[in-house]
Amino acid sequence: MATDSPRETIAIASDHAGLEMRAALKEMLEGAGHTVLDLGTEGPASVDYPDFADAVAAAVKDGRATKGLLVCGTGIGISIAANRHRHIRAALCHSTTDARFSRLHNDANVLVLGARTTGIEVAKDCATIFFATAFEGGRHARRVEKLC
Ligand SMILES: O=C(CO)[C@H](O)[C@H](O)[C@H](O)COP(=O)(O)O
Repeated sequence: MATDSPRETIAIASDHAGLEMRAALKEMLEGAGHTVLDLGTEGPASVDYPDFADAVAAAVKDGRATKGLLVCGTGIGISIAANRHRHIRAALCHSTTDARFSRLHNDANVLVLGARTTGIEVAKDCATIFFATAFEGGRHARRVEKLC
């Protein structure tokens, strides 16, 4: 498997539903040597997931982060919100296969996970693979260019 540089600067955020999963993934990613830019939410109070998708999209756009990680209850709402930004290719992943191919074929720059639908060990494996897998390019580059 081709791999990117093992060190990324990853902007992470979640709504209230993703709070615990985000904390666990932050600890894991920092332990793996990545730099994590944590954009909230800060506590368990109910918040609106588009605000956190927008925060990660902004960090990727202005170069504070090379990639992003978003968590909400199902991952659906926050991935819809993230993908409204033209420079974002957010991939909602439920398996390590999803995570691998979202990088290989789609050059996804934001990993999205559902805290209420995906177990923490699968989520950790998805994150490990996502941030270690390089875009394959070739025929996939032409297709990704058409997304912009
Ligand atoms: O947007 C979502 C579903 O697509 C997320 O799962 C949210 O986290 C969820 O809707 C939040 O629900 P809650 O009942 O307000 O906790």
